[in-house]
Amino acid sequence: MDPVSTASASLEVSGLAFAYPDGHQALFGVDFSIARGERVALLGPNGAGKTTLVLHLNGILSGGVGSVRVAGLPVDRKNMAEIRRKVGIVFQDPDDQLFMPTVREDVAFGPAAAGIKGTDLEERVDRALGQVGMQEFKDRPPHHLSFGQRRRVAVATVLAMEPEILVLDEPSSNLDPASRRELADILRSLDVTVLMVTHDLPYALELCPRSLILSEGTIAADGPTGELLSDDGLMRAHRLELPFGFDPRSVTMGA
Ligand SMILES: Nc1ncnc2c1ncn2[C@@H]1O[C@H](COP(=O)(O)OP(=O)(O)OP(=O)(O)O)[C@@H](O)[C@H]1O
Repeated sequence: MDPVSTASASLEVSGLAFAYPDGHQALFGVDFSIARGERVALLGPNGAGKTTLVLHLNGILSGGVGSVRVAGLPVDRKNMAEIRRKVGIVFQDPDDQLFMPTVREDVAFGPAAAGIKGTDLEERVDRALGQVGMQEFKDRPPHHLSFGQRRRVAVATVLAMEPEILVLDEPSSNLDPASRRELADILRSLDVTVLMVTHDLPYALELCPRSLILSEGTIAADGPTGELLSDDGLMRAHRLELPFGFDPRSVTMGA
């Protein structure tokens, strides 16, 4: 795929290589760009380096070789506050993200810490909860909500920061079919760049026109999701398996 020009790129990763302190090399020169507004799936077998890559996007991990830029801004120590606002990561377990007595306070926490106050803050909270269809739960304690509702609130906590890019780690995990579909509808409706890490290949196909396959710390493929998932040799080579009987050619992707 053609590199995306800096002006329109939400994310540019170039030559990113990283070894953990114990010497284990997890990334070997990763290169890709994501244009503003794209939805991209990051696929790959266990241990491929997906989490290691994601933790570089907002500087939780650093110290390797190469560079990461978010909306043109280098991810480095001096830009860290701005980068943390621009890169919204939704972790797999919503309970890692929800810790306040009410939904409202959880969603307000990030923007309030960034200095937003009063009616501006209330508007942010209402907008973010509206985006995930959770406004009516504003005064509820998050721990009384269903898992699917907690995941939607976790997405709202990140949307309230108005991020440049929304990064989701296994967004469909532990969701029943109705919650899974509702979350897909929500993610499709957002006007934000999305990078979704997932082992759920049908979900990637449903939501992301483009996928990256990360395997053994390198980008093994980058292209239209349907084409990658239909390439049996590629799938086998990188230990990716579709559910039994699932035909990627039969899915019409939502734009
Ligand atoms: N703190 C660490 N120290 C040393 N090696 C690590 C550390 N964390 C991860 N690794 C190793 O780095 C490699 C990449 O791991 P990573 O968690 O990024 O893979 P992943 O693609 O996210 O896997 P999964 O799909 O299982 O979540 C693996 O070999 C893993 O064992």
